[in-house]
Amino acid sequence: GGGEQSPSSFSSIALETISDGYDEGGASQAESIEAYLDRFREIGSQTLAELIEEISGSGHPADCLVYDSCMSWALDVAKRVGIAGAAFFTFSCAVTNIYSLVQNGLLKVPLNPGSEILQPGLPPLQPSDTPSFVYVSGSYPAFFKLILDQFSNLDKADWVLCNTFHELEQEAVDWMAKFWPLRTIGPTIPSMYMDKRHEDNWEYGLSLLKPNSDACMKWLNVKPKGSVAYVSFGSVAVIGEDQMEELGLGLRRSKSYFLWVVREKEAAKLPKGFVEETSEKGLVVSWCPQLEVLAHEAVGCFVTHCGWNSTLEGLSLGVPMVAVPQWTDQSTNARFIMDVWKTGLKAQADKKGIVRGEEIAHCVREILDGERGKEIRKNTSKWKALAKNAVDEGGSSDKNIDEFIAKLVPI
Ligand SMILES: O=c1ccn([C@@H]2O[C@H](COP(=O)(O)OP(=O)(O)O[C@H]3O[C@H](CO)[C@@H](O)[C@H](O)[C@H]3O)[C@@H](O)[C@H]2O)c(=O)[nH]1
Repeated sequence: GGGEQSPSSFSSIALETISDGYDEGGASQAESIEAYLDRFREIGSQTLAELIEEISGSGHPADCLVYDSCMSWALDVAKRVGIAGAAFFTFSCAVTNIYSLVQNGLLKVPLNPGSEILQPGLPPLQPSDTPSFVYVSGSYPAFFKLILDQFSNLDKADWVLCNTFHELEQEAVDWMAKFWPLRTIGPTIPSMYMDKRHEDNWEYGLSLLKPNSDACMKWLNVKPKGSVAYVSFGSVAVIGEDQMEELGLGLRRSKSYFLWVVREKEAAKLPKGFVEETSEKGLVVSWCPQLEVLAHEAVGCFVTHCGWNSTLEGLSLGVPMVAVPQWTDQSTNARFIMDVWKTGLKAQADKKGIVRGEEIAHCVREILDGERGKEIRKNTSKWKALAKNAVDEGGSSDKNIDEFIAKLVPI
C-alpha cells in the first residue's frame, strides 16, 4: 500500500487486491509497525486464501503463489490451500545470505566492530559493509524481525527466486543453492532495456510516484554525451537536512550538469534558493522515469543510495555509479559496486556519517573525467553485456524461468 499512483498497464497480468485489515484509513491507523504487521499476517492470511479459492473457481486456477519473501506467512497459506509456493527475494543474494547467516547463528550479532567478517558465499567484509539492521545493533527491531522471519519456514518453499543473475553473484548463489531450491531470475528490468524480445515491455507496469517525464527528457536531449550526473535516493530514504545541503554543495561544485530527484516530501530540505541559483546546470524534479534517464546517452554517472533496484538498473544499463548508501541493504550494495563489480566509487562519509559536498564533487569528477572513470566504464560495459545475456534467450536467468514454469504442474 501507500503508492500514490495506481498501476497503469500490467499487460497480460490481472491485478487483484486483498485486505490487510486496515481498509478504513490505511496502515497509518495501526498503533505500531508491530501491530500493523501482526494484523496484516492475520487478516492477510484469510483474504489471500479467499482470493486463491476464488481464482480456483475461474478458468485459470492458481498453480503457484509467488510471494514477497518478507511475507513469510503467505507460504503457509499456499501450503494450506495445496498449491506450490515460491519466495521472491528482492535484495541481492549477498544481502540475503548475510541475513540467513544471522538467522541461523553462524554470524553472531552484535558484530564485533573491529573484526573482519569471513563467511561462506561472501567476500571478506567489514562490519559496516553489512546491512544496517545487522551492524547497527538494535536498530529498527520490527523490520529486523521481519527480515529474519523470511527464513523461518523457507525449507517448505518449492522455489526461492532471486532478483539477480548468476554471473553477478556466483559465490552467494552457489552457496545458498546448497540449502534451498534457489534460482536467479533477474534483473527483472523491462525487456526493451535488456534483450528487447518483448516489444511493448518498456515499463515495470507500476510507478510509485508520477514522473515529470517530458521535462526530464527534453532537458537531457540537449546535453552532451556523458555530461550529466543523475542523482536519486529511491522511494523511501529520508535524507537528513545536513546531508541534503552537502549534496547540493557537491552538485554545485562539480563541473557537470545534474538531474536531481527530490521527492515532494523532501523538497523543503533543499537549500534556500538552490533551484533558481543552479538552473543553468541543474534540473530538480520530484520523480523521473529512471530507466529512460539511465538509458539516455547524456547521463555519465548515477549518484545513488544503492537500493537494489537502482543498483541493478545502473549496472544493467551500463552507468557508472557514485554510491551514497543510507541504510538497510544499501551499504552492502555499495561495497559490491566499488570493490567486487568495480562499476563505481563509494563516497566516503565523515565521522558524523555525512558525505561532504567536496567528496561528492570529487567522485563525480573522477568518474566523468578521471583515469578511474575509464576503468570503471570498461567494467560497466562488461556487466551491461552480461546482464543482457542472462535474461536473453538461453541465458542463465532465462533458463531458470523456463525451468520454473515447466515444473509448475497443476494439482
Ligand atoms: O525518480 C525516480 C526514482 C526512482 N525510480 C524507480 O524507483 C525504484 C527504486 O528502487 P530501489 O532503488 O530499490 O530503491 P527503494 O525504493 O529505496 O527500495 C527499497 O527496496 C529495495 C529492494 O528491496 C532495497 O534494496 C532498498 O534498500 C529499499 O530502500 C527503481 O526501480 C527506480 O527506477 C523512478 O522510477 N523514478
